[in-house]
Amino acid sequence: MSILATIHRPEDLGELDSESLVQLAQEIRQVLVDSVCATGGHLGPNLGVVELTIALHRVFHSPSTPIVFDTGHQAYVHKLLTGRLPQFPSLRRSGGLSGYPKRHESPHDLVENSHASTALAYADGLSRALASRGAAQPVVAVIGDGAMTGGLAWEGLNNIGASGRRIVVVLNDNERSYAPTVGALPEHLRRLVDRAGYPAVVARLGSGASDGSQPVAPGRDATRGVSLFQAMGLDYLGPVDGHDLDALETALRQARGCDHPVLVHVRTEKGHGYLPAVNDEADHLHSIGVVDARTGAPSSVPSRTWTDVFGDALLAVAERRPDVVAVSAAMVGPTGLRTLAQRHPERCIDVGIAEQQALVSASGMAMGGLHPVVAIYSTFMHRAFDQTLLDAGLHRLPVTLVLDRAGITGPDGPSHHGLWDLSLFAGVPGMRVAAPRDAATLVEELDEAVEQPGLTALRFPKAAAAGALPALDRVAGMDVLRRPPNPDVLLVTVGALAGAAVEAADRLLAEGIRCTVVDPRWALPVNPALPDLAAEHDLVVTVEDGLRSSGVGAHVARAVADTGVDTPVEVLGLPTEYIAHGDRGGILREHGLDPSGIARAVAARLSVPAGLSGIRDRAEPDARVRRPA
Ligand SMILES: Cc1ncc(C[n+]2csc(CCOP(=O)(O)OP(=O)(O)O)c2C)c(N)n1
Ligand SMILES: CC(=O)[C@@H](O)[C@H](O)COP(=O)(O)O
Ligand SMILES: [Mg+2]
Repeated sequence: MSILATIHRPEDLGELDSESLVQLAQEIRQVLVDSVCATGGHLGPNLGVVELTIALHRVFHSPSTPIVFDTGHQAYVHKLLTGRLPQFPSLRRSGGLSGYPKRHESPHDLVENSHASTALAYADGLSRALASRGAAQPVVAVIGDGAMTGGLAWEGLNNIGASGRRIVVVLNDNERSYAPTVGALPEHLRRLVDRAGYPAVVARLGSGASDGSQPVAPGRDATRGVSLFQAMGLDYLGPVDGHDLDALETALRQARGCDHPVLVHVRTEKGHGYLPAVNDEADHLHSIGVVDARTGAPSSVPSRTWTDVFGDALLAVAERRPDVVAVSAAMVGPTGLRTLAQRHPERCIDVGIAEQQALVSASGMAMGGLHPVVAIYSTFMHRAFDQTLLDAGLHRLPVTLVLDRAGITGPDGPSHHGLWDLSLFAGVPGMRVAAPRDAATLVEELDEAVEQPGLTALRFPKAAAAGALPALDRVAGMDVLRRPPNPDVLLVTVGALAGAAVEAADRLLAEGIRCTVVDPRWALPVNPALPDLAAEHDLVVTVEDGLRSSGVGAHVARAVADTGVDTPVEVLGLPTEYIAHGDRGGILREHGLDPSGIARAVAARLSVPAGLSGIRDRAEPDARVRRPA
């Protein structure tokens, strides 16, 4: 009989004996492997926190005691223990369970944002709110060693250490982000482990606590010296074996009894209990697609992605440009830098999950004569907007940002879609943003970027790289992809949606609507020749995998209007909304950014009655559509 099937809420854990708990952990691991291998997701991180999450929910009483998961990618076990086993097969699927905590799914879920290093600040805030109501319960924050390398985590720790409030920081130390965690912190954690004669719970009895449970150690561990955390005002408990349920519960109960901030240092293994993950040198199956559960190997041969194209293109640039270096924020592999790191380790700098550090250190590198290429997912680059604007940008430094996962990403949901980069970077004086439409233009635009004296960026999505889309001509730096005689419409396509735009134009041509299609290549700032091109058409339609309200299209409309050209501009893009997780293609289709949607939008704007394949024959040339003389 499955024990997991009897767990509908954390309280159900309380009745289980040690033997049942061990069986429960085994059942959870089996569910994780069977289900996540079928849906994709964060298998490695969740396999590593099975015992920890069981212990957390046995010792602390969520939701009255808030438990915050940093980044949230390791909250699957939490979901299984809070009544969501039946829905688990829908993980990350459109309409199904989110791959991160989701407030509407459960009162046990608090933080939906998948950006790392926020949990301690949340805990500080939550504990202030609880204290303001005279509430006695602690707040628990579970943070990984990788997330602990993010600056925001230290801002949180700085406040927690001085708070005197009951906050339990659980540091899940598996020595990895994707790859082994970098910097001085892992060194310090290793020293704490070595000197404690790990595994051992090194707590000693200390001051009493409000709820009468075991008191805890005063500010020193049982061996010698002071941990970084104690120096910051927290008690330190650990290191604790994160796969030993008894040791975990002992330490967590002691932490619960603490009447001031305490950090429990838990040692876990990412992928624990599943050999394909433990043996995966790259990232212990941190984030997988659909894989064979027996081997952990992808179930289908992955297509060549934009990331692959970028990685190869950067390698070629690095071979000829010794001043070019790559900078990563703990994502060397996922951003395509692995080969460069292998061939030129000294020219691939991993700063940890620290995007602001990445941008400012890159600015320093540029001041020192290097040309850094900073490869950070679009969504994570939000963290470093200020540094892009006022460090790299203000000093007009030769820094190139490469924004992978730009546009709709899909299964990782609203805090992973890269919708804001075009809007954000449009406002950086002197910054130029390219959006390649295929592999050839990515290579070309990267080459151009590293030749430019100032701040540049390239952006591309999480997808298979688009097939070749050769240009018919290049006009003022813009690539002409379709140019029928006497065109009615100018279709301005940004980046990877070019294929959809060209297909839409071909469908429209078959219905008698003639569209010029241009790819501006360097989408921002708007090409000054674009308004003149607009003037030769009766309608401009822009298409982008970015925000309608403030992306490239909005700036094209502004530029056209500012030059006195009266051609109307229709902007196609994404709404200014938090778009739920799902499949990238399905989300784009839902928002009319597939060929049919684009064609329908053009026809509608020309007031062509809807009909065949979404577009009907144009009964009458629309009076509004002024044909050039
Ligand atoms: C600001 C930010 N940058 C990058 C990421 C991508 N990311 C997701 S999980 C992860 C590694 C997290 O490592 P750790 O906190 O140690 O958790 P573990 O997976 O080891 O449990 C990274 C870099 C992110 N979520 N947020
Ligand atoms: C949790 C997190 O932020 C990343 O691991 C994220 O899942 C990246 O996803 P992909 O690399 O699969 O796009
Ligand atoms: Mg880790």
